[in-house]
Amino acid sequence: MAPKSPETPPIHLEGTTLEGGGQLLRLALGLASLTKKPIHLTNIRGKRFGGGGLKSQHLTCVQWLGNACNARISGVGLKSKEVTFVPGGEGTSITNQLEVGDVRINQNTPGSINLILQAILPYLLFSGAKEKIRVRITGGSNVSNSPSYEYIVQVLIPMLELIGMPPIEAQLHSRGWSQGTTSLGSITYIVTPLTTRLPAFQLAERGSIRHVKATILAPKDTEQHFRDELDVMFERRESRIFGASIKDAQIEIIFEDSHHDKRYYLLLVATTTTGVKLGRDWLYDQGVRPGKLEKIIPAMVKKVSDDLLAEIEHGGCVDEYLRDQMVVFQALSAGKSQVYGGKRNDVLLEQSLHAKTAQWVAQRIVGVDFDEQGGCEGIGFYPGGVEEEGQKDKDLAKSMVKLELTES
Ligand SMILES: Nc1ncnc2c1ncn2[C@@H]1O[C@H](COP(=O)(O)OP(=O)(O)OP(=O)(O)O)[C@@H](O)[C@H]1O
Repeated sequence: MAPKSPETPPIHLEGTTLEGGGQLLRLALGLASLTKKPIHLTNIRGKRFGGGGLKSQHLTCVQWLGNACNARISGVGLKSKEVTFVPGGEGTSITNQLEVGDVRINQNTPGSINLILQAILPYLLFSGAKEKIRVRITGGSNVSNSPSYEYIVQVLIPMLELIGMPPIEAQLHSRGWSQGTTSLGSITYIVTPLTTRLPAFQLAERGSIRHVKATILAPKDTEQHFRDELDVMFERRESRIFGASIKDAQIEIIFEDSHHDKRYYLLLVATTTTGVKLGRDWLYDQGVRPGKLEKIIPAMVKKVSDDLLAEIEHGGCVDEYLRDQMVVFQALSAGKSQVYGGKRNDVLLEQSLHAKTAQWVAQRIVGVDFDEQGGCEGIGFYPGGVEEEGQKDKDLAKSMVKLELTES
C-alpha cells in the first residue's frame, strides 16, 4: 500500500496578537474553511478580560464552519483556548452543507447574530453553491460591540453591493437585545453566492455627503425628545456634515419603539454621491436610572454625531468598523483592491487594531499584504475553490471586453 502523504502542518495563529479577540478567530476560520488550510489557534481571545477562550458565539462559528467544510477539530468546547481546525481534504466539496439552500443556526444566548454572519459570510459568498442560501440565525440583533441589524442593512450590505457582490436580503423576524432584559431574536439573510471571482474593487472616491439617515430604537415616550435633539443637532452641524452640497442636503429620521425602558439605540448613516455609506451608532450601555433619563438622549445624539462627523471629516470611503470588515473581501478578490481610509491633518488615518488584526490573519493564511494606502493584491479565490474547465479563459475574455469598452 502506498504510504499516506504527510499532512500540511497547520498555520499557527497566536490569539493574543494585536487586538487579540474573537474577530481574529472568526476570520481565521472563514479563510481556513474556504482555502482548506489547517490552522492551530492558541490563547484564543487572549487579550480579553477574564482569560478569554471560546464564548458561545465563537463556539457556534467553529462548529458551523467545521461542519460546512468537513473539518477535523480538536480542543473545541466552551472556554477552550486552543483549537486545531483541519478542513476536509482534497475532493471534499465545500458546497456539501449548502446544497439544501436552507441553513439554521440557533444560539440559546443573545450572542450577536451579526458576528456569526461575519464569520460565515465569506464562506457563503465564495462557496460555489449554485442556489441562493437562506440563513436563519437566532441570538441578538442589537448587541454591544458588534454590528447591529440596522448597521448590516444600512451600511455593510450596500457597501458589499458597491464592491460588486450580489445583493443580500435581510428579514428581521424579532429583535434580540443585550440591553434591558436579555432576549433572543432571529434574522434571516438570503445570500446569493458568487459564480465567478470577485473582481478587484476600488473604494477610493468618497464623494460629498448627500443624505443622512437617523434610526432611533427607544421607548415610545422618548420619541419627541430624540427628534427634537436631532433637529437641533442637524441645524447646528449641517454645514460641517454636508459641506458644499448643503443645498441638496437630505435628512431622514425614523423611530421604532424598543418596548423597554432600558433599550436605547441610535444609528446615523451618511450616504455620499458615490454611494459610499459611513455609519456610527451607540447601543446605550450605561446605567439607565431615574433622574438620569433626561441626560441620555442629548448624550447619545452628541456622541453619535461627533463620531459620524469624525468619519465624514477624514474623507475616507469606510468607517472605522467597515474597514476591518472589508479586509477579507480584499484578500479574496482578483487583483489590487483599494480601500481608502481617509486622512487627518494630511496624514493617513491610523487603522484600528481590528483592521490590523484582520490584515495579519489574511497575511498568515492566504499570504496577502496590505499597504499603507489600504491597497491589497488579492488571491482571486474562485468560488468553490475549484475552477471549472475553461472558466479562467472566459473570465479573461470578459475582463478584456470590459477593458475595450472603457477604452473606446
Ligand atoms: N458599533 C459597531 N458597528 C459596526 N461594527 C462593529 C461595531 N462594534 C464592533 N463592530 C465590529 O464587530 C467586530 C468585533 O470584533 P471583536 O473581536 O471585538 O468581537 P467579539 O467576538 O465580540 O470578541 P470579543 O468578545 O473577544 O471582544 C469587529 O469586526 C468590529 O468592526
